[in-house]
Amino acid sequence: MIVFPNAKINLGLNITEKRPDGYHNLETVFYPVHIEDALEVVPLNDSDKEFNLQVFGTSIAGNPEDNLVVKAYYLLKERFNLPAISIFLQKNIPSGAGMGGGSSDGAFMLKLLNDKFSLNLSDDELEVFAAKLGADCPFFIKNKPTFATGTGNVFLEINISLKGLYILIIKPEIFVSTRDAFSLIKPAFPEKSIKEIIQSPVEEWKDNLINDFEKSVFAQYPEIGKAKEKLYEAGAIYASMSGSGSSLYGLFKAPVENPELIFQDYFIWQGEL
Ligand SMILES: C[C@](O)(CO)[C@H](O)COP(=O)(O)OP(=O)(O)OC[C@H]1O[C@@H](n2ccc(N)nc2=O)[C@H](O)[C@@H]1O
Ligand SMILES: Nc1ncnc2c1ncn2[C@@H]1O[C@H](COP(=O)(O)OP(=O)(O)OP(=O)(O)O)[C@@H](O)[C@H]1O
Repeated sequence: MIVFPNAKINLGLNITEKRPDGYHNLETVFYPVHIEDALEVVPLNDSDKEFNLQVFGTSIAGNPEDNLVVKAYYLLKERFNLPAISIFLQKNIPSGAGMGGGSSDGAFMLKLLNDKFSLNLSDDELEVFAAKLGADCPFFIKNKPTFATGTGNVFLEINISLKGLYILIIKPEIFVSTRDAFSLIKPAFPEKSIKEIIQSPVEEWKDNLINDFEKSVFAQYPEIGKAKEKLYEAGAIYASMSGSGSSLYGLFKAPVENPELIFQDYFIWQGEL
């Protein structure tokens, strides 16, 4: 069985409170974008191992046991009698980019195992398992545009569509640690909730729909702030960093010509929403 975990961008991101458990409460809109990994699971026979993992494409730091697809397998194995499996993962989503690549893989693995072995877990039950994998994972279970609060695991479906717009996603060769990015933020509730701002036309989002990480991340890595300005110079209606970075995206009425000439040596992906 094969599935295609997609990435996400954040439309606005306000860090509202520091929690006793060290995590932060936030408000954001998660929006799926179809840069996709590929994930396949087949039975592992003739082996004394419980799992085998083969990763293709972008390499992932850490041991196989640290990979979120393996953590998802063991999470379900604690409750269900799962057979040994062979996992094939093709990585196309840039890692450590603020695009939820690893988080998506983990969530899609939960859904794949649920279907493949008929575990009959509901989406709500899968979201509880996903929250144990990481803050960005629960969103990928239903995988629809949604307003999120809490640590990113409390959802309110919203009616928003960016259909017809083009998105240009760029990522410089800069790794931003999510943990460090959070530690530099002074949490505060926004004057106006993203939930309201997002209902206004995209043309009104610039300077209103804010990602709270940008101030400290741009101060630490000025190149990322400059890349955002270049997105506007290229004609973006709205541009922002996604998550804790370092990826950025711009929304356009038409595809950008030759973005590789503007953003040399960057990861670049462009598509219609
Ligand atoms: C910034 C976002 O990408 C917005 O979508 C997410 O909140 C980050 O989600 P994520 O990368 O899945 O984060 P995790 O891997 O769960 O956590 C990494 C680290 O980020 C910090 N963290 C994460 C999420 C959150 N709501 N509060 C936090 O303080 C914690 O120090 C945590 O140890
Ligand atoms: N399947 C995987 N794909 C990518 N990274 C993985 C995976 N499994 C574990 N990781 C680890 O998780 C870290 C963060 O992964 P992920 O891609 O979710 O973060 P991100 O791109 O910063 O997105 P966000 O910050 O929005 O969650 C990576 O640096 C990597 O070490």
